[in-house]
Amino acid sequence: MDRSHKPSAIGVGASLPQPSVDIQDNTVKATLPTGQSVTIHLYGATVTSWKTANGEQLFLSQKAHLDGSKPIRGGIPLVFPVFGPPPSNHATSSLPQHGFARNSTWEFLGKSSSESLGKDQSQEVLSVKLDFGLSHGMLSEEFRKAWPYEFGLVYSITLTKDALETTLQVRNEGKQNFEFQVLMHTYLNVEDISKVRVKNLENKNYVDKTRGATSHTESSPALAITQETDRVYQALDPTVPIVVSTADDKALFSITREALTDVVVWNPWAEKAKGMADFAPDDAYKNMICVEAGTVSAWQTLEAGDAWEGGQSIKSRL
Ligand SMILES: O=P(O)(O)OC[C@H]1O[C@H](O)[C@H](O)[C@@H](O)[C@@H]1O
Repeated sequence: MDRSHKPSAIGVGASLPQPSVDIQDNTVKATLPTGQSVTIHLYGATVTSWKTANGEQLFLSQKAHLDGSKPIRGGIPLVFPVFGPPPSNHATSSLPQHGFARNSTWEFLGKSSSESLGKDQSQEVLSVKLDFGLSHGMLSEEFRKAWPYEFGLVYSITLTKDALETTLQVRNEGKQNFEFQVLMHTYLNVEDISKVRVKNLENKNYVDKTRGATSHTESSPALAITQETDRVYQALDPTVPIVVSTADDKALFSITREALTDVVVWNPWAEKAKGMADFAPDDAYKNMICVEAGTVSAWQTLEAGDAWEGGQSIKSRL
């Protein structure tokens, strides 16, 4: 009997190309059927690579330590529960610079993906979400002693065709209130820092860490980076994107946030870059700019039993 016209018995979505998730010893990599990928190291739940059709979007130092001996220099280290050197009169005072999230080993909690019906009624996998967890009991003894609060973090990294989203949920699972700061310390890959501009910061107040933490107001509609830059812009509307563009106004990245009202703009420039043992090559400061979404200019207080959530969405080469 001729069976050549027999309709194939395909269940709903059975032929749908799925995102692949590759779990190695210490990394999780997700790839969409359309080719975009994201790689996360369990150490720090640090995103170390984000590739789109245009190639690598994140900067990673050639001398970044990927073995868990030091926070990873590049990608998206996650800063929690304190930004910068901890103040001496605060519950975080015994923690290292930028806290413990970037130098603790997280757990991969699993993946989920979403589909949609395209215009031609064919289904398409639009996104893959990877969840990572860190809790008090997973910390080193040193960190547990230094910050004795019962907390739970769930960090979700969602990859779509043209965006990368990172969202952090903080839960207070103990009986005491605690205070925290969060920052997503994103190292963006750029071809030439001299041609980069950062927009939508005009008229915003910032603290300049290169000028003795003095307060200033941004006067430029398109900030050029021409020297060491370390500024904490404050009280921003998270729905207004921070746009990183070229000098001739071609958008490279656009970053919107949720519940993260501060943005740090950082470039170490030549001398500081040279002084960082894990930063290489020396002139790679020309190929990166950190645009870091966070809540760092004040403390968030989380009451016992409560949860807080914040995040960023980065669109690339629009
Ligand atoms: O060297 P790290 O501890 O990774 O910190 C790197 C940088 O992080 C942030 O951007 C701070 O604003 C800078 O002052 C700091 O130098």
